Amino acid sequence: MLNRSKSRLVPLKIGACKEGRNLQNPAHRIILALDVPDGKQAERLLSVWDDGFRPFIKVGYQLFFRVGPEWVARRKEEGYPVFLDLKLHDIPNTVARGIESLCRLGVDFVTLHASGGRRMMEKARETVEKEATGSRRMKLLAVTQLTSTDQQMLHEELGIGEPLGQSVQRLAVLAHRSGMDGVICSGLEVQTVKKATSPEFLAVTPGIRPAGASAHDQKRVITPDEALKNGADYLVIGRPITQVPDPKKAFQELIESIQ
Ligand SMILES: O=C(O)c1cc(=O)[nH]c(=O)n1[C@@H]1O[C@H](COP(=O)(O)O)[C@@H](O)[C@H]1O
Repeated sequence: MLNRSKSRLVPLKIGACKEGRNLQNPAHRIILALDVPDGKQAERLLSVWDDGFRPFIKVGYQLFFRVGPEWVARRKEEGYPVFLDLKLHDIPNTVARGIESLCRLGVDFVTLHASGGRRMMEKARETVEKEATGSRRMKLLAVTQLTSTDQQMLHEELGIGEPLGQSVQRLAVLAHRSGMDGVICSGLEVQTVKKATSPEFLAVTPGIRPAGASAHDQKRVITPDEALKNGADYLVIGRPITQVPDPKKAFQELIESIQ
């Protein structure tokens, strides 16, 4: 846990949990979205943890398209758990071949859209099984409905008539049956998702905002504390940490809010 006397994060010994992290430590439940323009800025951001702590990092389009796979592989070598957020969505064979290439990077989590359908997800799962080395296997997370989507957008723009919560639940069940390790959903939907699938089915939740913080383009937001109370396994947090003058302090305050 936190060593408050020194007021800094002390890395815990890695526990034996499935994701290779000790989830009793709240710092290990936060996934830091590295939504920054280039590798230098990402490395500068990571360098604020000069005490050996390695946050779980998420690399998305912006950074990945700039730095490429080698940068990601290097972070893995340095000991960072990595979530590669490429939100794959294509025909089953194309996604499976993409997954095959990604398996070589050794990242921990990869995203794909549940709306790509059952066969696409099954082929992705078959591929990670085939490419797994030893007991390590990349985990697949299916995006249900983006946290920037609200009820009105779901109906009017996406043409989906069902209530948003029901749509998230239906896609989570499909993802579970198709062999996914978990879903991306908002912290508001975790209880429904776990009830409809399994308590072990991972719920990874973006749209996290400390009380009073700007929601930006997020629609389904929740505080870190509430998301964890609802059973979220991981909290994905970007701007509330990366876009403030002191990211380390913001991270620390976040941890304290969920102790
Ligand atoms: O797959 C994701 O990570 C994701 C899914 C989703 O539904 N909503 C969502 O915000 N995300 C990602 O989570 C991060 C949230 O960032 P902030 O809104 O800055 O905290 C971004 O990197 C998004 O790409």
